[in-house]
Amino acid sequence: MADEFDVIVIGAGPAGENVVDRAVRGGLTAAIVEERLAGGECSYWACVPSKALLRPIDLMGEVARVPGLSLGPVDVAAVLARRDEAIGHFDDSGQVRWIESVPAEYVRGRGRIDGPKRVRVTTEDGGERVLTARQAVVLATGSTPAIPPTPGLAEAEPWTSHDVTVTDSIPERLIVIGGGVVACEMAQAMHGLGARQTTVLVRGRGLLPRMEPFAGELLAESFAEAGIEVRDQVEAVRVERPEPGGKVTVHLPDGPPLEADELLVATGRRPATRDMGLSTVGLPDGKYVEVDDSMRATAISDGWLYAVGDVNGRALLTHMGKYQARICGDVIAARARGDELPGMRDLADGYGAPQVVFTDPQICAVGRTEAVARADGFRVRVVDYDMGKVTGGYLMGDGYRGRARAVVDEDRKVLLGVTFAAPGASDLLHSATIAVTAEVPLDRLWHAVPSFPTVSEVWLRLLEAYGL
Ligand SMILES: Cc1cc2nc3c(=O)[nH]c(=O)nc-3n(C[C@H](O)[C@H](O)[C@H](O)COP(=O)(O)OP(=O)(O)OC[C@H]3O[C@@H](n4cnc5c(N)ncnc54)[C@H](O)[C@@H]3O)c2cc1C
Ligand SMILES: NC(=O)c1ccc[n+]([C@@H]2O[C@H](COP(=O)([O-])OP(=O)(O)OC[C@H]3O[C@@H](n4cnc5c(N)ncnc54)[C@H](O)[C@@H]3O)[C@@H](O)[C@H]2O)c1
Repeated sequence: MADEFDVIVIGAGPAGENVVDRAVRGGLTAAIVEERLAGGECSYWACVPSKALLRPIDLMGEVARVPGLSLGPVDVAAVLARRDEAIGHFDDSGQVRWIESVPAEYVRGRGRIDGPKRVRVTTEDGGERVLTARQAVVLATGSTPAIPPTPGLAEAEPWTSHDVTVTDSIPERLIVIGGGVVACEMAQAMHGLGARQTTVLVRGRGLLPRMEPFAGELLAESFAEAGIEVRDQVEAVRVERPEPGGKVTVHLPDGPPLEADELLVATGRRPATRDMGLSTVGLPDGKYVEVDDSMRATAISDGWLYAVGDVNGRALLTHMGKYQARICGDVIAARARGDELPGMRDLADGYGAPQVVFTDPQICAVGRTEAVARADGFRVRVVDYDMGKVTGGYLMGDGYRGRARAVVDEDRKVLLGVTFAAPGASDLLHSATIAVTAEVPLDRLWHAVPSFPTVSEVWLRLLEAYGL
């Protein structure tokens, strides 16, 4: 059976769903192909379950800082049950209903590109369906965890983000390989929920290497206080696990091997572009799909292929994938009408995407770090402020500490980047995102008066420290 739609999207994660929404709003017809669950990795194995596991950790930190409050033991079963509820017990019928209400056709099965503007779908029952696009095909297939080629590692069948986020039990002893976002969030979640011994093996120098260095340092202090061990500049050389699911041994370059009940590998992602039929249109397998600022694949000459979300490698974040998707859906609809607007371009990725790492302290950053700004050739001045000295911070509880950094472009007197590393700082981030993205001049920002006594007075302190 052949079916024709204006737009065919492969992958119903947050990015794919938003393309469909915008394209249909723009007057087009659309189909979306999904091999697992509508809602994608984010809803079931990534953002949502991880944040459900981290919320109690966040609260435990808050309560511990306020004299007069105390916490009883955590009811881990209740936390896991709420996590299960948050991921809808792997039932995507609500999301499917939403897609159908757009309205768009939901096609359950594995999609592959089969030449220009054609998608071949292997359906759940083993059947085949060929879909043809009048306007565009959009790849929104996301990414999958990368497993390094360490001898014995793959054979040990370690946990990845896909396992740890939906686990039904907390390992007594956990080793985490990686020092990035998943490693930090999940080490803290598992430890806070009862792992007795948690060891994080970091290949480079410090946690969260893409953030300002003080962010990783503050987080490492918090880990040390909680009893999470971070081992810097060490790489696993060999892994052994004689029994599937049994004890696992990680050999290091020096010293005795480490033993644990579970091993989590959190060493980054690979684009989900393998076995996708990309070679039928001249694109390499297994690589990120390079796109221009309208999300159109640069290597496809007549411009019918787009890629949004993790699969284009621009910013592996749900909110950025959704933003790209809104641009992509609007652009496809506008091009179909012949009235493309210049505003339909991805500017935000160029500024540096906002991101919150939901640890305690929360690490919240937007724009360029000092190092990136300098490497990009800006004339930079950096201003730091101790967030524990802000009255609003002090009132959050004893031992509240954190640090804020503003990276200023000295030629234009605008912010290139801002980082807050402090408990509960996530909701401060959007003010920074607005300041960075709108390139608000500092002497204008001075008139945005933060309320007393909130932590947001850190803005005032940063501007004063700058000299205003
Ligand atoms: C543990 C963890 C926590 C995270 N937490 C956050 C967070 O707090 N905030 C944040 O912004 N980001 C977070 N992220 C990142 C976020 O999950 C991703 O950026 C986001 O899911 C990307 O969305 P997407 O739509 O591009 O891809 P996905 O969400 O990966 O969706 C892609 C979909 O495509 C489907 N698919 C793939 N190939 C095919 C095919 N051939 N045919 C049909 N369907 C196919 C997949 O089944 C999947 O449903 C986290 C990631 C991890 C791993
Ligand atoms: N709160 C959030 O926004 C959030 C949460 C989780 C994940 N994510 C997104 O998901 C993506 C994936 O997260 P991630 O933590 O897997 O990737 P990451 O890129 O953040 O970190 C991977 C880390 O693994 C290290 N590494 C790579 N190869 C290694 C090896 N062979 N041995 C030891 N260490 C190695 C890298 O140096 C890096 O520090 C990120 O891009 C992130 O933006 C976002």
